[in-house]
Amino acid sequence: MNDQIVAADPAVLAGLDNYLKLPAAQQPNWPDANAVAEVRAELAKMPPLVFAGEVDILRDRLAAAAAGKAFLLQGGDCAETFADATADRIRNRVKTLLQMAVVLTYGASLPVVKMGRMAGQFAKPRSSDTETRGDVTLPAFRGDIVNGYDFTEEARVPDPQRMLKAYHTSASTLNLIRAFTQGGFADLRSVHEWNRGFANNPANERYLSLAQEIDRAIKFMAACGADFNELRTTEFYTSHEGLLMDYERPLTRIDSRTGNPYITSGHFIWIGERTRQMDHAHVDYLSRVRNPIGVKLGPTTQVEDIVELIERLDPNREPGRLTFITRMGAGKIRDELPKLVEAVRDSDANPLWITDPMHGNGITTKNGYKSRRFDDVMDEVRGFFEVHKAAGTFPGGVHVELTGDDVAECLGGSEQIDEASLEERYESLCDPRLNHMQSLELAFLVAEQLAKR
Ligand SMILES: O=C[C@H](O)[C@H](O)COP(=O)(O)O
Ligand SMILES: C=C(OP(=O)(O)O)C(=O)O
Repeated sequence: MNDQIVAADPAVLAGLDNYLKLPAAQQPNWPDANAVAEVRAELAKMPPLVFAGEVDILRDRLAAAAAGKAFLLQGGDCAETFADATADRIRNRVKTLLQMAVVLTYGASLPVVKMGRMAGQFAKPRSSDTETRGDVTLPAFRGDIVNGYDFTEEARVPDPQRMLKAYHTSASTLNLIRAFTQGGFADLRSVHEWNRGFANNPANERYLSLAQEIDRAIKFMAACGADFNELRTTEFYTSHEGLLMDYERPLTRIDSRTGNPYITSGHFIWIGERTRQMDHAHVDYLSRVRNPIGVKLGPTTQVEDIVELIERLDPNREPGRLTFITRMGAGKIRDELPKLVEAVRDSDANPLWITDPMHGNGITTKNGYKSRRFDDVMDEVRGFFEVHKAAGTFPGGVHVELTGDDVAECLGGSEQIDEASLEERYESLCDPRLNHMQSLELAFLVAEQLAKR
């Protein structure tokens, strides 16, 4: 075994700071540059949150998904908050993702790569730099990592100390995730336990009957002498939008095994729809790190855009390196996605395609809430499967904003959430999430679509 420490090539290190010469969209206007520099220096000394070896394993898993041999389930809050990083809420989200993964694995007979929009999803891009309520206009809320949600002048001032709080909150969230997924809680023989504590509803009942089938199968196999110790733990990866350069740069580390740079704030980092300009900071920066990278693609994306993104982000056509996360909207996916999928299919690139059925389906309700219709979400998922079926390509995953809690933020679902319910159970500080039951319903739909293939 070679245990020599490999230093970074000076050109690689210099390249990491190339982004400083480029425009970077969606960054806060910090009031005090010195205070930012101090926080960056402190972050640069903190231990990595994730490790290069884990990131490499994830790349292999995503390569399997791109090749049609696995399916990616990526989900979590729109905007994580410091206040909600409690054991109960984190456990509910992990349980929801584990339940969804079981539904998918069992329904589709495919391994599921589990990934949270968790332990780092604190920064938000916004449509407008400001928010106006009545005759007061203040800077927009850009996520707990930047400023406070309260609509006061004081709260909305960007505060770099929040980046340290985001780091520590991510560390404690990750600690819990590791405990839940490595400590026996995620054991497939506990498939029933993950349901405990959630309200009884039709999706849960469907889940319970599936859990009974799994139980019977496990007991049968155990009686035949199978060893289920492998099922005690499960891999679980973290991801977030790589938006805030003052956070991501100091948490980028050189892997001592290879000398390569890795962002260590999360395993998988994506570039948002608002920051994927080819000549801007985000594409440049993420082209230089070894993590698997996602890019959100909205309905205006052209073939030339993805050809260039592939060249910039995956010049070596490395399996698992690049994931396209399409978020076209239910009304557009069947028209806008085929040309992109077909162009890539006919090239030498092999990215993973996944659907985000949330971000193209935003509406504002009559009573003033940002929401999404569950029917639109389901329809975009169906459209995604249809397009890939027609093109002969693999629909490799879903990316959803969800919570394990019993909120009312998206309209519809079998609980028939209406506009009035939003007034009682709307908790998101940014975009609406699927609640626990809607998440399970979505998982059943995806499993059916996968099984049909
Ligand atoms: O989560 C995504 C974006 O941050 C969000 O949709 C932007 O919302 P806004 O249009 O309210 O700024
Ligand atoms: C901002 C997001 O999405 P998009 O870039 O697709 O708008 C998000 O996923 O939080």
